[in-house]
Amino acid sequence: MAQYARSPAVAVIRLRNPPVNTLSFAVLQALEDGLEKADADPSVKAVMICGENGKFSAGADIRGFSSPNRPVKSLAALVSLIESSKKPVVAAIEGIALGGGLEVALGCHYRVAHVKARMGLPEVTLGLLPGAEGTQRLPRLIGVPAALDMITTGKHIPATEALKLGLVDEVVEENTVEAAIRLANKVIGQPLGPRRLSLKPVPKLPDMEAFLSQARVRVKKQAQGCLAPELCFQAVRAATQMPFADGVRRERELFMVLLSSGQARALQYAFLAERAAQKWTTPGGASWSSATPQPVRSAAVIGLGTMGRGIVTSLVKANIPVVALEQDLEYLNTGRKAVMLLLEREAMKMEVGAQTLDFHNPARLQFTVDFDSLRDVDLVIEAVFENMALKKEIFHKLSRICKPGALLCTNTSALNIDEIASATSRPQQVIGTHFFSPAHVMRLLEIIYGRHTSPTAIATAVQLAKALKKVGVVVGNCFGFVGNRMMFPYVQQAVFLLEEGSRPEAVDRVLEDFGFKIGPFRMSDLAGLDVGWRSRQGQGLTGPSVPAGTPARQRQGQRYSPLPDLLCESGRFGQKTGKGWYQYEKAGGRTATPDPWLHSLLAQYRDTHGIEPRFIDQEEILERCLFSLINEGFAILAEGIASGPEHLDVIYINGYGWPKHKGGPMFYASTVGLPRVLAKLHKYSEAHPDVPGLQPSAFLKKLAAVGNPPIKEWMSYLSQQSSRL
Ligand SMILES: CCCCCCCCCCCCC[C@H](O)CC(=O)SCCNC(=O)CCNC(=O)[C@H](O)C(C)(C)COP(=O)(O)OP(=O)(O)OC[C@H]1O[C@@H](n2cnc3c(N)ncnc32)[C@H](O)[C@@H]1OP(=O)(O)O
Repeated sequence: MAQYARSPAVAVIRLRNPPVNTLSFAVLQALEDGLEKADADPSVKAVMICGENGKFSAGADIRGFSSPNRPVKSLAALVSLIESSKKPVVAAIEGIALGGGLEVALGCHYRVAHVKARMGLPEVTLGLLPGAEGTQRLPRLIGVPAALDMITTGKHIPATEALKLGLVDEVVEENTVEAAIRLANKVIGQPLGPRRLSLKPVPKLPDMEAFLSQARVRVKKQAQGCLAPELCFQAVRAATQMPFADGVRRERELFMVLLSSGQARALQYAFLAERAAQKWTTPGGASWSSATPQPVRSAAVIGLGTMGRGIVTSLVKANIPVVALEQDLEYLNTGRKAVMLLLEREAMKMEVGAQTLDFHNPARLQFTVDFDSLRDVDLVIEAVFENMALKKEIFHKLSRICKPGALLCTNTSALNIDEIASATSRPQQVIGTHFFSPAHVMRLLEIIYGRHTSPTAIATAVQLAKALKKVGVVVGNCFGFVGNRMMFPYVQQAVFLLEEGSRPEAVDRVLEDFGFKIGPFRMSDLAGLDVGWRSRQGQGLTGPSVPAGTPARQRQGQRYSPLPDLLCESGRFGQKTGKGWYQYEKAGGRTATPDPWLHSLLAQYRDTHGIEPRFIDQEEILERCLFSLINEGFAILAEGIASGPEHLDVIYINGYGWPKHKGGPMFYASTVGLPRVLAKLHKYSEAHPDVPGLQPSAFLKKLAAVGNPPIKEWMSYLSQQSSRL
């Protein structure tokens, strides 16, 4: 757990807890033992602490926070013990020093970092604050503005920046451990008082009060409903107002408030869910543990519309050479200009000193209208618009042109992967890659395997997601896959609520107050109402193919709302036309204002259909929208479309603006309590028997029947007794 060695006057303590040297109780104990041994040995003149396998430490074990015997208390005491050592202690920081790991380093008297190391106090992203005296030591070392920035954002900073801030004493390009031992030998005998951060005053600012009050406003604004940033702020402010020991007491009080908050549990769940979602399996038995990805050394993107442009940008940023293809020169030139603009903006955002984007080199980014240029690429991403016939035509061509091993990906949000694959002679290499707009910004990549998709193809797509710095979530093939399939009943409820008496701004407000980045109507306006309209036309739900005599508000015996179709028929496609569920300052405008035209349309519509409008309270809006979405999630799990609730939650947090501090929809359901979710769905489905989305799924009923089992046990109920579902 921590290895002790000598070099010769320097005791070397190596933290050892793979894969990232988290500070388990055993590691802390071994570290303490090592320090005592070094202290007791008169031939030891200094101590060096480093981490095994090129990583200093990722801090406290996140899984430990929810365990009843969490060993949280001793870390702060240990940091104090390091600092009070009479022999100089030097930290050798390789790889990462995060959270409690950095707090250990702050207890050391000197810090040497490798040039590629990253440091940070990311506790805020887990709903916590640095609880081992980090909020009191860091401002004393690097000043309040920089410390507040690091602690309230949780950002990781590179070693070079850490050096500029004074967080580390030395940055080395070669062997960090040797450099730290050299430094330890050099400082033997020098006074340690000035190196003990707890004894240093917090550096003064000309007007600390004014700085803090402005910073507080900024922190609150960025927090978006999260408690931790505000409490992080309070802890750092305490450092400016109190002696060290009192500040530490305040830090501890605030830490305990956060530790017991639901937000911390949700954020820690979200962290672990993202890792769990990388461990994909399919009902056919393919799995992350046995599938090997193919290397992707070059890629092609077909279609330079909004999605294609973002995908090209993502690939270039990941340093993968790209061939970008359009159907004709006019589209190609428009697409090229747009891509270049995106890349120039991305290049400007990149850190000084970081690798530059090489997009002016035709060997890295080539624009073409010639399909033959795709002959040698390892992977193709088709990103033309959602039209099955067109996609099949392209895949047929790809199947003839591309080299035998090439992976053929389709960027689609709902179309059947098997049908697209059927146009090729190699369906095992066809896979869905559902990017989210803007594709170079959004983290989510839904990866959809078809009936014939090989495990290698899945593993390659997952690997690609990693290379693009995205979260790839592997899901099965069904209409809308996971994200959009869960979104349909949510949006449907939102529209039904309008029919019954609500307004877009009222529904959006409730869901935005819940924590969504934008509510369903502002989201539809942003995405474009015509997208769903075309899809409904394709499904025969609206337009000329609807049989004469079909009731306006019914399709196949189920409730249907023609309201979105009516808006589209009036040319209201959302932001792009300046009008949708809201009005905008101009076509392409972004400021949504409630629209009296829409309000009178709703009034007329209710009159026409004999609907008596009623007041709908916030609880009903929230429950009908969220519980119908969650209900669909249970159906998806029962069908084996996703391998666990974490996968659904990761999709919602990273692709649909679900508030991370509420852990994702399935986690949220577990906190509300499944029996309660079920009871509410029963209530609403009785009131609306013609809405299948409100009828509780069999899997939800089963889980509620056994009480409210922990989310990590849900899937075991499915495999044990799925035949009875
Ligand atoms: C009871 C009353 C007591 C009263 C007294 C109160 C006093 C309070 C004292 C509290 C002390 C608090 C101490 C401290 O301030 C708190 C912390 O340190 S919180 C932890 C902070 N650290 C982090 O947030 C780091 C999180 N990790 C990462 O960012 C990344 O994992 C990484 C380290 C950058 C590595 O990234 P990758 O290379 O991409 O690899 P993965 O992310 O896939 O991770 C690999 C593997 O490691 C697992 N893991 C990573 N970090 C942790 C962690 N901190 N704890 C547990 N596990 C971790 C990760 O889950 C992966 O494993 P897998 O899930 O695949 O099995």
